[in-house]
Amino acid sequence: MAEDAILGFLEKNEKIADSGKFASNIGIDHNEIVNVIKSLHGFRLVDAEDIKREKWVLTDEGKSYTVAGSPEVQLFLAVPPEGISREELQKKVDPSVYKIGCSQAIKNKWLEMGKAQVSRKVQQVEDQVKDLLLRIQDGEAVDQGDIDALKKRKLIALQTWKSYSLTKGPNYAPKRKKVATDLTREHLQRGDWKDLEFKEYNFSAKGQPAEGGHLHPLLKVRKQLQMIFLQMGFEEMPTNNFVESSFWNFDALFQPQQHPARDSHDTFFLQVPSTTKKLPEDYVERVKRVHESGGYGSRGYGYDWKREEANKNLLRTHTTAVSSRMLYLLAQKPFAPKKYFSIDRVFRNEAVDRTHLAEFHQIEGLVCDRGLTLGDLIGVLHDFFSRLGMSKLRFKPAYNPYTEPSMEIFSYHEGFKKWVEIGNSGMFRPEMLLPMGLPEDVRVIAWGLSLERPTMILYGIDNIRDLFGHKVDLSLIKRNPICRLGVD
Ligand SMILES: N[C@@H](Cc1ccccc1)C(=O)O
Repeated sequence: MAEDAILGFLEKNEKIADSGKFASNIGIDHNEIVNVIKSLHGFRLVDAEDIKREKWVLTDEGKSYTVAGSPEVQLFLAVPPEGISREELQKKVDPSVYKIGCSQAIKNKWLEMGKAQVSRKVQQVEDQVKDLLLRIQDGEAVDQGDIDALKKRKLIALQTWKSYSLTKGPNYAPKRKKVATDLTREHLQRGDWKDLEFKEYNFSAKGQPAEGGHLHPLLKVRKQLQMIFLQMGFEEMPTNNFVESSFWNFDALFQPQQHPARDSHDTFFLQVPSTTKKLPEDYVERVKRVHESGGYGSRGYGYDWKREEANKNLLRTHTTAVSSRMLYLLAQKPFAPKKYFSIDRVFRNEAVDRTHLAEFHQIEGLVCDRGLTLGDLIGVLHDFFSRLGMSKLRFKPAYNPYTEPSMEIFSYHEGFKKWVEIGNSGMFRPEMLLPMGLPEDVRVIAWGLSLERPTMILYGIDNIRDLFGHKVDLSLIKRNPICRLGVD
């Protein structure tokens, strides 16, 4: 529409002198005309020259005086011929009219402002300011002196904008030929490709910026935790098997076979392959014994331990399964103290809600040395969590089949103004460590927490499904381009 108007006008006329005037003549917004001009100019259908235009326009204050009159005239008219007290006058007009009106009316010698009384010095006045403003509004020329005075009173302001003068360009045509950008199957089928004009390639156009990789918040926090563990002298345990036997996940941890966590409602068992092929037989025998009748100072659970139950494959329910394997391996060599950690995925057959998923990540740390105490555990936890920015900790006695004593870990959340549970911890039981073959005075302190919990706190996310799974908004991830790893 705007394009037809411009090309059509140039067909009959040599020139469009000013695109601004042209736009208002044909009733189209000038910005729209400018866009069309840029496109026509790009294809050399028109030649365009910049014109800088300036115009005095009324400020809001100026506009208000075109209706109500200038404050000096308003004030003058509020003074009756017999005069009025200052107090009365002040009541009759707006404070701003009074203030500005007084100073202008005195300057104009219209009013006599006595100590108490205000009186007229002239019979009548003309509202020149209002007349000037109206003339400027209509685009009429006014004296430079008047312009300066109104500008000083901030009643008018200079508006500048760009417009164009247009003439025919080298490729001018009264109508733009539509150029095709792509050769399509339809063009070939219809055969109209023969008459089509194709848009030229623009080899200097910038391409779409390439999307690089991005880090998921969980990966970032995981990296941060890895660094913390490494700085504290911990070694990372290999965690690559999601499938684990019940033996390493439960039995080795002195978790009885009737324990509710071993129910299929809580654990995903594998159908194929449903059982593990190999377990260390001597050790299995010692685990069986400690479950059934105890030993090492324990009475055991006193039930019939079944090998078939231990053989069942499952998706590991906690990374403590990784720890049990590592401690067993450690016990097969002459003893050396160790600090281990792992951060990886675990699975639980749970109803999914805003704080639970069927799969999540666990962070696990353990220290294994002779003569460790609960005090060592509390000390290590303070060190570890303060590096994560959580320095106010509280512990609550808890129960795990594999630790005694056990403690839940709470941290004071400054934002939520309350204590939130952040992890679980304890000292592994002798019933777990001694059948492995670890020396009797070796103690293992350990703790575990989810990776999702601190990540949600750090990123202010309150629904776990916004962090993990198919409903995650990709913009959350695109905030972390991979090249900035280590920077933030
Ligand atoms: N395995 C525990 C965490 C834990 C690890 C180590 C010691 C004590 C507790 C859990 O899944 O919650």
